[in-house]
This record gives sequence, structure tokens and C-alpha cells, in this order.
Amino acid sequence: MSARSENPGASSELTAAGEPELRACAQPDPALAGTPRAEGTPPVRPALGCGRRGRNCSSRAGRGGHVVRGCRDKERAWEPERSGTGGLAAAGHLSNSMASPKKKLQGLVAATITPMTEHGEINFSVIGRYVDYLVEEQGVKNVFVNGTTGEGLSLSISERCRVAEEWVTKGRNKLDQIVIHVGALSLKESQELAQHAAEIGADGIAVIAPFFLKPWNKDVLINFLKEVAAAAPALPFYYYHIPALTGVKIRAEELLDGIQDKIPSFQGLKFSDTDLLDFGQCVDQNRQRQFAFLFGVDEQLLSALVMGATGAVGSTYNYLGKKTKQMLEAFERKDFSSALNHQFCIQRFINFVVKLGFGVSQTKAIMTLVSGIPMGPPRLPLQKASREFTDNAEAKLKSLDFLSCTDLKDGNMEACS
Ligand SMILES: CC(=O)N[C@H](C=O)[C@@H](O)[C@H](O)[C@H](O)CO
Ligand SMILES: CC(=O)C(=O)O
Repeated sequence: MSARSENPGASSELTAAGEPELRACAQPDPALAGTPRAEGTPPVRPALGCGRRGRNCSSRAGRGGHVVRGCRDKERAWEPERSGTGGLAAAGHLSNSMASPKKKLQGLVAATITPMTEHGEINFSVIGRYVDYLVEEQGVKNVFVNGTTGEGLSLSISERCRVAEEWVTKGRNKLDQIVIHVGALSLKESQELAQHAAEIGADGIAVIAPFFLKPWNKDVLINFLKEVAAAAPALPFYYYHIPALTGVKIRAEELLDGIQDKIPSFQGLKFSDTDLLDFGQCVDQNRQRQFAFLFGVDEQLLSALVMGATGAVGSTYNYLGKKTKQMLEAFERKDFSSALNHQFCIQRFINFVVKLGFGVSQTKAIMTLVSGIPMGPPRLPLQKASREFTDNAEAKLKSLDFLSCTDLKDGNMEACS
């Protein structure tokens, strides 16, 4: 089986993003518990973005319970999305012309799967259950929607809008933060998605580097990101660094140098790469800033925590959130030996599935197994995980005592104690 991976943590060279096998890596996350999302959040601005071009944004309730009209309704004045920030919050560095940023994004962030039917359509009907599962069973209250795991780049713009709306609607008063990935090859589409995310009351947007016609230096990439951020200037903006999949190898540390002068809403970085020199320097050179440093290689999270990660975004937090939180808690209380045991335990699972071929398809199968929520097959060019994979993964989850999400117990695990 090829070791090709969608995962930047993977050691092998990545080529096409369509390759189903991912490698597992870990993510860091120091602060586990985010503050709950403000109730009755922001009146939501009418959804213009999707609709402007006649896309099918139907009317629906936005975060604050306000109706987000789709499409062509431009009447309502936009109200700032969030007022006051408390403690961690942050970003006092944003200009007054922008809505105040809310609290800093920290702790575990699940990179959401996009549930699909057997016929390849998005299965919106299970997203409410999915929210409850993350919060109640995994203790994960932040989500990153339409990213790699969510097959964001395999969805149409209209589908991406609708998925985002569903998460915002169902996550209201349950999730702390909902960040929408709005990266696209077309600047226009990315702007449309960014604006739509603001309109529906999302908590932030993230953007990858365009990866077909690519920016070849830092300044060009910044210019692209700046144009996207400008479409939603009040939303915290995160750069999603995933060089193995985008092929854009501009170092994050270089990109961050002076980035807030160009992108005032810049709030942090989702770093999906194994270059801990680059990651460490991002942290070190920006210590005086309140950026979120979100690590994206789950199997290496502990190393990134040591390096100063303030949170983690990853696919495995969908089903190993609770386990990973144990590691974070051990790290916070400076029980490094226990933290390492937890990381090794998680690595054992990830290493096992990586060897079988691990990617978004397999993540969907594992999540279906663990949560009982049908995630369905992936969309082409990905292919459904094999029965053999699922059976093997299930056996491993059981032997590691991961399936029931019970606590680690001595003697209960494969050498995990
Ligand atoms: C490429 C990819 O999807 N990476 C994910 C997030 O960045 C990770 O969460 C990995 O799935 C995880 O680290 C397992 O390798
Ligand atoms: C893992 C991650 O961050 C993503 O799916 O985009």
C-alpha cells in the first residue's frame, strides 16, 4: 500500500490531493477549554455572498437566531459580529473600523467531515447530531469546517455555503467557535465564501494558498490572502499552512513577518506541517502578539505544545478528542511523562492506520464506526475505505480501548499505561 498521504505530517512526497491515504500526525493543544460561545451572538448580516450570483442559499437562521436571507437581500445593515472580548481574547490590535475579535481560538478544534449519502450528496441531516457528539462525547467545542477533512475543495461553492450555514445554525449556543475554510483557486470564489461566512455569523475564516496557479513568493501570497480577508474584515483570519498538499512551500515564519500590517484581521495560523523549526520560529518571533498557533499534525501535537502551540486543528479530534484532551491536561499540569504516554498511545493508532493507508476516506469510515453517525463515502476522486481497512481499524481501536472513549486504565491498553 502506498504511503502517500494527504497529511502534511506524512513523510512521503505528496502529489495529488486526491490520494486517499493520509499519514497521521499529531496536533498540539495547550488550552483545552475554550470559553463558550456567546449566547445570542450577533445579528447576522443577510447572506449576500452566495446569493449574489444566484446561488442557492436559502433563508435560514443565523447564529443569533436571526434569519439569514439568502441571496439577494441586501437590505439589512450589517452589525458588528461581536462585542467585547474577555481575557484571552484578544486582539486588541485590530483597528476600530472592525468589529472586535472575540476570544482567542484555542484548545482542540475538530476538522469536520462532510457527511454524504451513498449517492454522493451532502447529508445535512446528521450535522446536528454531529455537533452534539463532538460536544458531549468528545468534549470538543470548536470546529474547522470545509477544510481538508471536510473535502472543502471537492464541494461546489453553493455546497460549501450550505455546509457552513448548517454548522453555524446547529452549533449555535453549543459550540465555542466555528471557523470556516474559504480557500479556493479563484480569488473571487474565496471572497464570496469569506463574505458569506461573515454574513452567517461564523467566528473566523481560514485560507490555504491557491495551489494550481501558485504564488511563488511571500508578497504575492500575502496579496492574495489580503484580498480574501478584505471581503470579511471583521472576521478573524487564519492562514492555513499545508505545504504538502498545496505545493506552496513559502515558510510560515516568513509569511508572518509583518503580516498584520497587510492583513489587520490576521489572528493566527493553522500549521499543518512537520517542520518544527518553522513552527517554533512563528511562535518565537510573534510572542508579543496574540496570535493563535494551531498545530495540524495530530500525531506530533505534544512536540508542538512544547514549541508553543496554543491549539490544534485536526481530523482525529473528531473521535480521539477526549483522549487528546487527557494529553493536553497532563501537559498543562506539567506531567510530561503522562502526556507522552497519551501521545504514544494516539500515535500507535495513527501509525497503524497510516500503514494501512490513511486519508479522508478512512477518517470518514473511522468516525462512522466510533460515533455511530453515518458519514458516508467520500466524493470522487477519493474512494471509499475498504471493508478490510475498517475491520482492522476497529480491532485496533478496541485493543487500545479507544472505541468506547473510556479513560485509560492500567493494563487495559496495549502498553499504554
Ligand atoms: C492532511 C490532513 O488532513 N491533516 C489533518 C489536519 O491538518 C490531520 O488532522 C491529520 O489527519 C492527522 O494528523 C492524521 O495524520
Ligand atoms: C485537518 C484539517 O485541519 C483539515 O481538515 O483541514
